[in-house]
Amino acid sequence: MTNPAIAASGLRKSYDGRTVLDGIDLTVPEGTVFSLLGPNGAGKTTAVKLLSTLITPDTGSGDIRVAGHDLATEPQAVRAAIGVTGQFSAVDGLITGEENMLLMADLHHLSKTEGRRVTAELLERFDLTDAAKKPASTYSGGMKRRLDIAMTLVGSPRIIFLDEPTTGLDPRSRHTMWQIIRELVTGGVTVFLTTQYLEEADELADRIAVLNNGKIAAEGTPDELKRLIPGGHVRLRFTDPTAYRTAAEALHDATHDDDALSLQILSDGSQRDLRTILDRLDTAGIEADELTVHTPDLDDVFFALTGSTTVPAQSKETAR
Ligand SMILES: Nc1ncnc2c1ncn2[C@@H]1O[C@H](COP(=O)(O)OP(=O)(O)OP(=O)(O)O)[C@@H](O)[C@H]1O
Repeated sequence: MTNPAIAASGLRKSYDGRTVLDGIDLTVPEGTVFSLLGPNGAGKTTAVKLLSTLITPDTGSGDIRVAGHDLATEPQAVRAAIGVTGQFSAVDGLITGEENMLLMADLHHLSKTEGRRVTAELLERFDLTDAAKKPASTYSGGMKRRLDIAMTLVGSPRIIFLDEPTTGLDPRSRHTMWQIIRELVTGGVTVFLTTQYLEEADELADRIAVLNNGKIAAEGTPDELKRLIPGGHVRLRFTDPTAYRTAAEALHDATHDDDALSLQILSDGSQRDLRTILDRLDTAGIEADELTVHTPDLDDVFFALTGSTTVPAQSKETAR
């Protein structure tokens, strides 16, 4: 087995005596996406800063290796292997996108010719060629994020830390960013992604760790995490109160919501299960105005594990 891209044991950090990370273990295999999920203030950025050598862990932390290098004794080697795109953009708005890129090429000691080649290639790849000669301050939020990642890639990092890369982006820009992240991984890069969007972790991550109260509350593949909580349900909605009452009598095992005229029935969402529910409605001679199937998703896992109500992700109810 190859060495993991990131292997940290007992990662600890406190600020002013307040523990933010209470000895967490992280292992990220090469060429995968690992997502650290957590509510506001859980310590996601702190973890990124520690692993990218921007701050130092507390004494008592265990071994931390990034790209095979010991963080404590070889920080320069770690820095040479990683790229970090933080919540606060490294883009300088006063100069053009191209100039921002060339500046990065200089910082990485690329020759003039090589710097121009890499800049042109990355601007093209991130769909920024047309805007290359415009000041970055005129770019949209999505363009700035793309430029930020393009700048990170100038040094050809093997591991990239993306700290909430899509916060504040519109759905189209978010999907573009997801595509970029997938392409990076296809190219062999390891991505350490923090996000508050469960849907994002579900889409992209091979493994997810949920951070809560300084500890990893759960870790696994998206499917493993979803299996941690009980199954879903079917919701039937009615507009006619008489139809609702008849349905409630026919489906006596359902949970009733008299105000919303809706019934909720435990279900695994399978075709067979749905057919049984529909047959029971048919027998009673009623038709629901709306039927939705709710399968457990990472929102449910997150709420169950963290008790948080601050996550802005959408509930995944699929109308059928
Ligand atoms: N330099 C600092 N000094 C003191 N406290 C800090 C410092 N940096 C972070 N903290 C505190 O540590 C906690 C974790 O912060 P961190 O930014 O790592 O959380 P986060 O999970 O990234 O949150 P968010 O989703 O809001 O970005 C917060 O309570 C924060 O106020």
